[in-house]
Amino acid sequence: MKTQIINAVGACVVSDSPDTFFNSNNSLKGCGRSIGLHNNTRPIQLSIIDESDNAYDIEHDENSADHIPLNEQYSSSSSSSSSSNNNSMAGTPNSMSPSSSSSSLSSLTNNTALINKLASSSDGVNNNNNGNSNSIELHITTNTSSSDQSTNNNSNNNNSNSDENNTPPPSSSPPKFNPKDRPISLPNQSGPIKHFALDIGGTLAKLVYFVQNKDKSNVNELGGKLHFIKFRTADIDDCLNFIIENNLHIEDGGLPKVVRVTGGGAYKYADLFEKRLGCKIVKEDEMQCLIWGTNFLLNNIKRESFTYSTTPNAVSPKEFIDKADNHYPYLLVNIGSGVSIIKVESETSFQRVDGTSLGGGTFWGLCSLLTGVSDYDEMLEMTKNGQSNHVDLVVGDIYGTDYTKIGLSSDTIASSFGKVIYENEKKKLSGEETIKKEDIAQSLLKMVSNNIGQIAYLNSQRYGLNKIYFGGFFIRDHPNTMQRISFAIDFWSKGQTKAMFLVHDGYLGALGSFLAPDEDDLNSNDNDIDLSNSNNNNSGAKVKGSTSSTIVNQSSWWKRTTNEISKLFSPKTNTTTTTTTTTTITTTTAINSSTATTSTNVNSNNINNSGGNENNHQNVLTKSSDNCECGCDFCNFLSYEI
Ligand SMILES: Nc1ncnc2c1ncn2[C@@H]1O[C@H](COP(=O)(O)OP(=O)(O)OP(=O)(O)O)[C@@H](O)[C@H]1O
Ligand SMILES: CC(C)(CO)[C@@H](O)C(=O)NCCC(=O)O
Repeated sequence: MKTQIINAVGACVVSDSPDTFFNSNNSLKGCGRSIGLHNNTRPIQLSIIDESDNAYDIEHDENSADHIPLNEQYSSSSSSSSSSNNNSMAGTPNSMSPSSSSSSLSSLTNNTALINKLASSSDGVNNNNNGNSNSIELHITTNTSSSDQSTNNNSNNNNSNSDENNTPPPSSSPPKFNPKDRPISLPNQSGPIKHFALDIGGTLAKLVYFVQNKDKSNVNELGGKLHFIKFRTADIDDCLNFIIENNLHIEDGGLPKVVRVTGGGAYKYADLFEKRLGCKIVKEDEMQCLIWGTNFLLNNIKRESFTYSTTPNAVSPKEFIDKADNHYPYLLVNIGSGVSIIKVESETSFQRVDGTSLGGGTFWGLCSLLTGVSDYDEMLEMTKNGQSNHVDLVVGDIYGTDYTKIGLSSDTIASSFGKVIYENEKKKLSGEETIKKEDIAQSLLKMVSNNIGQIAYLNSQRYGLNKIYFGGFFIRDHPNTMQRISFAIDFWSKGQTKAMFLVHDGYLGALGSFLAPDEDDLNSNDNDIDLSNSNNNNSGAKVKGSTSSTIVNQSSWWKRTTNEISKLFSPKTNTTTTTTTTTTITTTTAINSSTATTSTNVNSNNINNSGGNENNHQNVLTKSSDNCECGCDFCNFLSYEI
């Protein structure tokens, strides 16, 4: 059976209806899932209308936010990336001030750079920040024939959204596109990937979905991008409206679409999502998804991880790290509302070793209480313009000098907020204004970042790890935050360890949920396997399936992510090459308080198929630092700015 799909950007794809993971040209079909790929599909055509009401298809615009997804609204906020205030991040010690930086990043894939030509801008969460004069409305035209429509409407009584009586009102707060939410290009993806996934946390709900590139002569070369967008969890209806307005939820072939959701909201909002979307919600373990997402990025995306300078005003504070053949073991410190610290030993072995409730939510909450400002971006702006030593008691305040004997310089923070009492009293006496909110914001950011850095470092020592990655939306590519955490790790490790960050820091869990393996793979047995260490009180990941099948199936998932998915980024060559690799995976599982170690051999056939425009540009591919000027779409993938 053939399926004709006019996908979200108007490209027409004809595909067989296989349940296989990859197309013959190695493109990703459904991340291992058959959903969305067989039977009939409701075709959709998206257009956007400009102010003069001229409808046009979404274009790939190299000169602007080229990969603005289905919906867009340009941010009017000024860039938050540059910061030149020497005092703004002064702290432990005070000489640590923020580095000015361009926060524009780029991601290169295995052999291919992503299209990333975005100017930096403030971190816009999609939370009612409306009112931009240059916003563009989204207009969706469904090209659905009446028979298609009725099929879909009749197919699922729960699908409230294909029913006109239940059509949700247009979102009052069109999502604000944030250039930092960088799409991931899948240039070799020929078919549509029709599922989407969510990570609904205590503060933010993160969504990952795929949009196929528009119209190419050869359907096998269409390519597409994974897009990322976030909403406040408190405004979860905005997220639902976005999904509905963009028809992401439309079921396939009469079956309710399966949506993988991770994070606490997978439980809290499961009923709401099922009711409004008419989809089947599959809950994915939060820790497991974080690791799937992180491993995927580290395995497949060049220029994904980087270190950040601890030096004030460094000209280019980011230093990208070459994709390593083996990045295990490492520690992942995910700073969301709260903080989870996970030791990752291999593709399939991880353990949540620690956590702290003093996380991003703490900074946000306390800062709001103490300054009266509740907008997160505004808070971060304030951190740049304050002087924390107006409120923090530093060693010099106590000693009048350094305390070199124990390695403390005079500007080391001795006590966060320890000066407030004195300062307030002094100010009251002299009639000066009370403590500035900018000082408070900066001190809070340092306090939370230092504390997390310290706990992270201690855990790295506890497990003998020298690689520490920081993720979560607390990081969100904010110069002050990254500089502070980098400084903390440098400080505690005495320069021995460097903090590492990820371009897709806030989307690790959502990406992992998007990539989650087949339900069939994992549901062969309903027993859960606790991947945590039995002697650890913190919750570890529970993975569905029996011991052996989970290991085998996780192995196959691993094989796909490391070998198969990477082909999505690889240039095609004229010749078909076949290489066989044998890899040993060691999985440590703790079941009923006992720990078992299992080794599985995986033979993977790594087949590169031929064909593709890329052939003409091999010279560029071999030297990723060079840019081909030819201007073709493929070579534009190689262009990036930092
Ligand atoms: N625009 C924003 N609005 C609110 N918080 C933001 C924003 N940008 C960054 N943050 C920070 O990100 C944190 C939330 O991060 P993240 O989305 O990773 O966590 P979460 O999944 O909501 O939380 P948890 O995993 O603990 O349930 C906030 O507490 C805040 O510190
Ligand atoms: C509860 C979660 C896992 C929810 O994401 C997160 O907020 C967290 O890790 N909090 C810290 C909890 C602790 O103290 O270990």
